[in-house]
Amino acid sequence: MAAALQTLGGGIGITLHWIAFTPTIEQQATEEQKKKWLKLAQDVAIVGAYAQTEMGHGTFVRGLETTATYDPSTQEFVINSPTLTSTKWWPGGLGKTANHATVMAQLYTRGKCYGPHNFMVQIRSLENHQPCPGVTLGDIGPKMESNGNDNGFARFDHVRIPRENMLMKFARVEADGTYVQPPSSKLAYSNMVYLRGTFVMSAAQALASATTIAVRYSCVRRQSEMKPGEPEPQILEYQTQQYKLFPQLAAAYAFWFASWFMTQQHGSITGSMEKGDMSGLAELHALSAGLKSYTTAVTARGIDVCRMACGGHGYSHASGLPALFGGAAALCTAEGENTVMMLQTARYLVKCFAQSQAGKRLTGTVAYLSAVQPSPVAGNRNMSDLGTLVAAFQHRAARMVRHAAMQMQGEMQKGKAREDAWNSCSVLLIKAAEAHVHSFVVRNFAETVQTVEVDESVRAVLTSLCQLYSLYGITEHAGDFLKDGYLTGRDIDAASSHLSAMLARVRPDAVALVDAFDLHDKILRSVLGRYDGRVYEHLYEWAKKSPLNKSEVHESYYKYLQPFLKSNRAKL
Ligand SMILES: CCCCCCCCCCCCCCCCCCCCCC(=O)SCCNC(=O)CCNC(=O)[C@H](O)C(C)(C)COP(=O)(O)OP(=O)(O)OC[C@H]1O[C@@H](n2cnc3c(N)ncnc32)[C@H](O)[C@@H]1OP(=O)(O)O
Ligand SMILES: Cc1cc2nc3c(=O)[nH]c(=O)nc-3n(C[C@H](O)[C@H](O)[C@H](O)COP(=O)(O)OP(=O)(O)OC[C@H]3O[C@@H](n4cnc5c(N)ncnc54)[C@H](O)[C@@H]3O)c2cc1C
Repeated sequence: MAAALQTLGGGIGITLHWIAFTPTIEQQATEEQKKKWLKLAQDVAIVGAYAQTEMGHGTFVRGLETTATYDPSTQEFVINSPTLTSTKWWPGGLGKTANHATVMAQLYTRGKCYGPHNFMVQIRSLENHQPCPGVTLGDIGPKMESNGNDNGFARFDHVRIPRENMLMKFARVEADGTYVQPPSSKLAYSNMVYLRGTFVMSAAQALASATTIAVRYSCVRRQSEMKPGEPEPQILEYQTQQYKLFPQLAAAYAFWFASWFMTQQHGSITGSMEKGDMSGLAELHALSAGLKSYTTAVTARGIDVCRMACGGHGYSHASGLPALFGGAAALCTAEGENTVMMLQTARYLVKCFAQSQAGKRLTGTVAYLSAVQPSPVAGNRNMSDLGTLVAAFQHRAARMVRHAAMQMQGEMQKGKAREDAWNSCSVLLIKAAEAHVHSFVVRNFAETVQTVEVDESVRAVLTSLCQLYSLYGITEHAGDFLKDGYLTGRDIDAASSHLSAMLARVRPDAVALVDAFDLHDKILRSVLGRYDGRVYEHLYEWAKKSPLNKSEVHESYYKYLQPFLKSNRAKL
């Protein structure tokens, strides 16, 4: 993702060509179609956009309005934007950069609608980059961040494409207009599952970047007096600064390891799907949706904590933190808005809970749901033991999933329709799904630090980081663990004191832990996070390059300030 983030220059960005358009061809095109388009895309002989979202619909894909109507007389699809709200809106690169797009449209053949499918549409001339006939294109205007990428709009006025431009790996339309069903209607969504999985690594990299900047700067910055008369300490010596930064640093490692698991899961499940075994699709969707939602939300919040921990210089674009925050904030909305994605995970959990109630043994990331005992066995737990911490998170998640599911069953027993019962429990469902993903991240972190092939001294540091991440989660959500007595007040106090000890233990390795991300200054783009630590001289150099400093007296003085001052002085 980071490499793909390289843009060709202001206003031109080909991020989505790499992370969405090209993978869609890889995952949704037939071998024949790959021969035609995949190499062109990989060699950037064409540039593409992934055009799914419309002005009126982003989340509800089944509600998309763009149509692709099959005309058997010419064996073509007619792509059309029937309403204003059907205008494709947001796709990266669509407005000014791409000359092709995979367009998600409602497929009509023989008068029947078969739902959203992907179609390859050329949108600009390969000769002069002018829009193709019937295609209207433009940029949607400035955004919160990532203005190096154009996010565009597109309208189609009965644009004709050959039948072969429907991406037909899963579903097909024959020459006579016959529709051939795919093994699962959700296979058209497979690119979104893949992209959500990559967002977990993007979140990890973003949080790694922010913590690298903030930890390094916190070693350069000296401020205030810890003891009267003593020299000003590095701000990283303040426990509050460690409490702000080290849980974010631990989360960066946790998400990095979670993205390894996600990538491995995606590979093995899509491998089985290639052989026709669709059994893993539901779990893959639920895991990618939940992890994407959880990691991007924690990352966006965490980057802002890092920004605030750097004081005024953190608020300057010199720090690189506002841009990182803007990018990470986009990840919370793009590729499936976080609330909606977490609800998809909740839907899967409720289904699995019902299956375990009916006696089915659960496997995969939900196996713990059937293993956890409802009645807690309270007692003095060893809150520094990773196994104890993992079990606590799994108990919390199982309790919350059970509570949300039972609440929903109760609503339905009172006569509510399933959909109404779902909606009236959706806040509980979201919290239960978040607890589930949190428990997965903790378990995966613990298993990784115990099994990863590293020097024992490195394992010790990673174990401390995993303890810190888990203890922080328990103390931040103490009520969830206390609710049924699974943890006691004494356990929470023990967790807090262990957390303080972990902050002190991680401190000596903090710089090494961020250096280990190996983020080059050119990638970090931060004066505060420079590897050489020479912040102040480079901050001054950076400021001098501000456009406002091009002239000693800015033109605005002569235009506005001078006449204003003059008129005020004349009244004295
Ligand atoms: C190195 C250092 C570097 C440092 C820096 C590092 C980086 C720093 C950060 C820098 C970043 C800067 C860049 C900015 C961002 C650029 C990228 C932007 C890219 C964004 C691209 C996009 O944004 S592209 C559009 C995405 N737009 C969606 O994402 C729509 C969501 N909306 C849906 O996805 C469906 O609308 C939704 C809701 C499922 C309902 O779908 P629906 O109504 O059809 O389905 P239902 O809910 O009815 O569910 C019926 C059954 O289908 C099952 N099911 C549903 N989906 C399934 C699926 N996918 N696979 C399998 N099963 C699925 C479900 O589980 C049910 O199963 P069951 O019945 O068994 O329970
Ligand atoms: C930087 C950026 C890049 C993007 N790039 C692309 C791209 O390349 N290609 C592309 O096709 N799209 C792209 N998008 C669009 C993106 O996929 C959509 O913005 C996203 O899917 C959310 O849809 P929406 O904006 O219509 O919000 P909506 O779906 O309207 O959601 C708005 C609010 O309503 C709530 N809501 C909606 N449905 C439900 C529900 N069922 N239950 C509870 N709450 C609900 C949501 O939680 C959300 O808070 C991009 C967006 C951004 C910000």
